[in-house]
Amino acid sequence: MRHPVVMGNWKLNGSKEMVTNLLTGLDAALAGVEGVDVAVAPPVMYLDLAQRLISQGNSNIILGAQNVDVNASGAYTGDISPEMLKDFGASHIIIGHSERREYHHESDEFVAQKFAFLKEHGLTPVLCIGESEAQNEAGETVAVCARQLDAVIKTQGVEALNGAIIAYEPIWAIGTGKAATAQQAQEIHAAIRAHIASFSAEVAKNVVIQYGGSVKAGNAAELFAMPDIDGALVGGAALDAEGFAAIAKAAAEAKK
Ligand SMILES: O=C[C@H](O)COP(=O)(O)O
Repeated sequence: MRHPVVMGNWKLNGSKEMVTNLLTGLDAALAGVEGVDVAVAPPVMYLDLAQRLISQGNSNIILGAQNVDVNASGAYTGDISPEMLKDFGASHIIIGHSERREYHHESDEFVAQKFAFLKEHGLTPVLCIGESEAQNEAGETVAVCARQLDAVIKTQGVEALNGAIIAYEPIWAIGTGKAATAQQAQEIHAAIRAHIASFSAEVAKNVVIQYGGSVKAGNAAELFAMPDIDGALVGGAALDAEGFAAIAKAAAEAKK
């Protein structure tokens, strides 16, 4: 049985005050919640503060980050290494988010390189994949997801996905309030799992596939009721402690 993972991607939002309030509120809202891994990815500037706040709380919130670079150390101005993330207790690292693919021109190959680098350093990649609206309308959704996954599978072997998390995020659903329906998302999640199963049934059975794109407290239960939706990568709704905790609780409830 796959263990659900609900992760909050805070994107470029935060201040010391906001991080403190959000993590304190989340710790309280998650009291007694079991059966779901809850992770947050604050901006890297706030990892130190977040690590300290999480260690003072009771909720076992997992710390993550929104990106990693591909060098270990040296003359790479502005880069962040896996060991730096580990130094602050961050374990679940988002890579390949469509915003980085678009605004920072990150290719499938570059994202795969990040994937390998995270694995090499014992970190958990949260690999985002997903199609644009135009690709969706052209019926290319599954092919796009397969191509993005194959950049990892064909260079590192399908077993590289063991212990990693895949986040299916249709770009047209991100921040738009227009989430995929539970049925639409289930269909694509099943196709993604089938694609992985064409390499290894065992890996496909165990890999966590999150849905991301306008997940809210109001649509979470419906999404998590689907057999191939193992959690969520949440943007906007993760900035509210109560709302995000409600999403985590819905996952725990649905996957009992
Ligand atoms: O990483 C999270 C996603 O981009 C979803 O963002 P959203 O929940 O604001 O639509």
